[in-house]
Amino acid sequence: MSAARLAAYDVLRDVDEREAYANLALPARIREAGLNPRDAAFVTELVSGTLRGRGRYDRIIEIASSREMDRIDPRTRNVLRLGAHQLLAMRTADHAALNESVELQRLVANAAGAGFVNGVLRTISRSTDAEWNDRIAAEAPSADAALAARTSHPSWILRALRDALAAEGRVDELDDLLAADNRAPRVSLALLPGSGIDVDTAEALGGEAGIAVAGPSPLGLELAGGDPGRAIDGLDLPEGTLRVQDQGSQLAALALLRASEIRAGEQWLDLCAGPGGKTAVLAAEAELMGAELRANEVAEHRAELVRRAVVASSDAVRVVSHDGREPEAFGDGGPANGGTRRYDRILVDAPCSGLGALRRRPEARWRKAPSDLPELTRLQAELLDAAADHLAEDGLLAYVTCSPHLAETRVVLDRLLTKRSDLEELDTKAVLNRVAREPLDLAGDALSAQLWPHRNGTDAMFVALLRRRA
Ligand SMILES: C[S@@+](CC[C@H](N)C(=O)[O-])C[C@H]1O[C@@H](n2cnc3c(N)ncnc32)[C@H](O)[C@@H]1O
Repeated sequence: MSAARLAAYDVLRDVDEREAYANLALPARIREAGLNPRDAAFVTELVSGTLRGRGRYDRIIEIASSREMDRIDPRTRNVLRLGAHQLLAMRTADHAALNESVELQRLVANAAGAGFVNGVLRTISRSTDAEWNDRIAAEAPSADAALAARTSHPSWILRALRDALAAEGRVDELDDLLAADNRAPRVSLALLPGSGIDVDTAEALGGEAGIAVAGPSPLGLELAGGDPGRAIDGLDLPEGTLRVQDQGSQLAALALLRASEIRAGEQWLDLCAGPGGKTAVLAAEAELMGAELRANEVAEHRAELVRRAVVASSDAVRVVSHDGREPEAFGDGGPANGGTRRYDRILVDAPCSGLGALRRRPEARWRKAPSDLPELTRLQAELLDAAADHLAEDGLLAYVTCSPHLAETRVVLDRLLTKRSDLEELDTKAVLNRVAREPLDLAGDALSAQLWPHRNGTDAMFVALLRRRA
């Protein structure tokens, strides 16, 4: 029984039973098991691929075993999912995948189920990956159910993604998007102004570690593989100035900064800052331009992450922890102490369903539910309203979500604009095209911009810029 497969099983169990995040649980378990880099890479692919493909593998296991998934012991389910991923998507030899899965079943579940595991995986191994797609389609009650199972997306997420693409007149891109959600993205890095070097120099210095200039953000680099922490440390730059960050996030923060010329002394606010990725971009620019940044995050432990994220420019930033709908988040003194404080730029990177980052968080799609949305959209609207109340005349507000779900993007925004005549929407697409290295493929008639993994190589980040009328 290989230590690598046991480690993979342990992570899947923790994701199921302890609500663990695979991205955090994986490195910890790899360290604990003392795996060498080759085995670590194997476990990472095994866990991430199995989690992303879970919906599809479950359907295949049901067909192969003629048993509903919820009638299979939860431990055996994960043994079978790992086995199916090895047989259908990895280069593991069939006999190794079968033998190891049977051993795993004996070790983590029970010997009585070993024959069942062997039989189901043997049946799976007799058809190719493409043949399983045909069988899924043949047995699905509808075309949508077939697509959802084949691409391993919950049906409600599939519909939400289709609606968002349709709103841009790009529904024909759905297959590409679903495929992009199932591919592990390259690691993206942001090089902040305080680093003292430019991206080309970073590439020259970090080329051997796999660092290269790539992607749409002018701060952006990509890492070919390996341990990002080691690659970053290898450049020996001021702490926190070279950071792992999706380039959609970089572009969103830069959009707020580049939508108008920055004047020294401007007051900025990041209302939902944790864990501080965009705050770090804003803080670096604040330091450079003589602006002051207040970063607010409701969860104290996440506010601590923000403090760590801005070490390189901590003089320009004050980190606080309040509910972003309360006056304290804005530093209001109340009527007796100066009244409402106004900001020249406010970022509302709102809590959201995260449907735009499915490729990065392998288990996320199985944790979300449509019932999460009403509470989230209410919170998004309330945060936006509070932020708009604190915007200076001519001040700019960026509304950002890491979700393309229309209920969280255009619907929230349109309601705000209907309610508040003091706000006007700016042409975010034009701003982003000025910011990006090359003009971006941004579709649809809306002034807001929706980025996509399959099209722009970023998370599916939504960005809208608003200005408070003078
Ligand atoms: C999408 S994340 C922000 C990501 C961050 N801007 C970055 O780039 O790293 C949203 C954050 O909002 C925080 N949040 C949730 N409810 C909040 C509230 N009522 N007020 C302020 N922050 C809140 C969450 O804890 C979470 O850290």
